Amino acid sequence: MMSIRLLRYSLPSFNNHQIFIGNSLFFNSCCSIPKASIRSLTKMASYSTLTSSSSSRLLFRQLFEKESSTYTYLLADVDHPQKPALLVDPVDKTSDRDLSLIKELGLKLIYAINTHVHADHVTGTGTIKSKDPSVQSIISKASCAKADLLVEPGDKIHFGDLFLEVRATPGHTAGCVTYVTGDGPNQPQPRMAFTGDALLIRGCGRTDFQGGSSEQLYKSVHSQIFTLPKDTYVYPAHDYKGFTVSTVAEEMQYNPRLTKNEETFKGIMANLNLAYPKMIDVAVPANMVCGMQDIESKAS
Ligand SMILES: N[C@@H](CCC(=O)N[C@@H](CSS)C(=O)NCC(=O)O)C(=O)O
Repeated sequence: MMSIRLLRYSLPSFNNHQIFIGNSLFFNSCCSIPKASIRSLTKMASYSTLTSSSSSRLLFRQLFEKESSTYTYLLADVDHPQKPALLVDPVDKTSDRDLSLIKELGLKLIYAINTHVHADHVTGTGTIKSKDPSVQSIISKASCAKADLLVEPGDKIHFGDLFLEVRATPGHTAGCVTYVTGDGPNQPQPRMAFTGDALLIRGCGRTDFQGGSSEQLYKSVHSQIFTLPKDTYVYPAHDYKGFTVSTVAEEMQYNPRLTKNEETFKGIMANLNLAYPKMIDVAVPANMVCGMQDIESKAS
């Protein structure tokens, strides 16, 4: 049986594999926002969206970086006294915005998580860590990148009493993972899958560089994402058409690439003819060290 490592968090001391904080009840986001923050939150609303889950203690925000059309996701356990939070796929250019929002909401950021080594923008994990060194960066071990914590399939990333499960979804890059909210009595329902570039809304990540493979991507999506409950929300790392969220059922029915058989899918992917991302030569080396390129170069 696969062993499951637990990444838990506790204050004040960190221990990567021994971390835990308390119990909790259900979440009412409005009650947790200090009055002084209401005006700033109204301003934030112009570039973030909120999806509330009625049966959840989860605070959730979807944030957008418009130059690379990247979504960053903020999740926090607001029923926990310390309100531990994590960011999925932060971008360097918007890390100040994300940190301000986290401060205004009274959250304690503990993890900055990457779904993969992005080729089109620099991750915000480095800039975030330079401002708050207690935040730990996370990426998959399979990505061969450097981070504070390297996760593997089956790992659980805990923040308070909530957790994300790690699923391997290679194909866009060799090290891509999807983070899925936990399956359990106190976890958000429906579940939420942060698919990175493996599965986009009515699309999917390209497979023509960074160890990409259309064959692998097809298998990853069908075995690791389409097997989730049909009502699972799909939250991708990018959208180029104005979509914000989908579901597993919707993508299984309407995704124009992944509803096809494997051979047709491979043909589609081989003929996308997309230009290389403009920032690829800067972004990939920076993201291989989770945005810590300045520190790394000073050390060597
Ligand atoms: N024009 C953008 C890059 C657009 C692009 O290639 N997006 C990637 C994800 S980021 S590597 C992708 O997989 N797209 C799939 C698709 O079907 O569009 C830039 O120059 O940054």
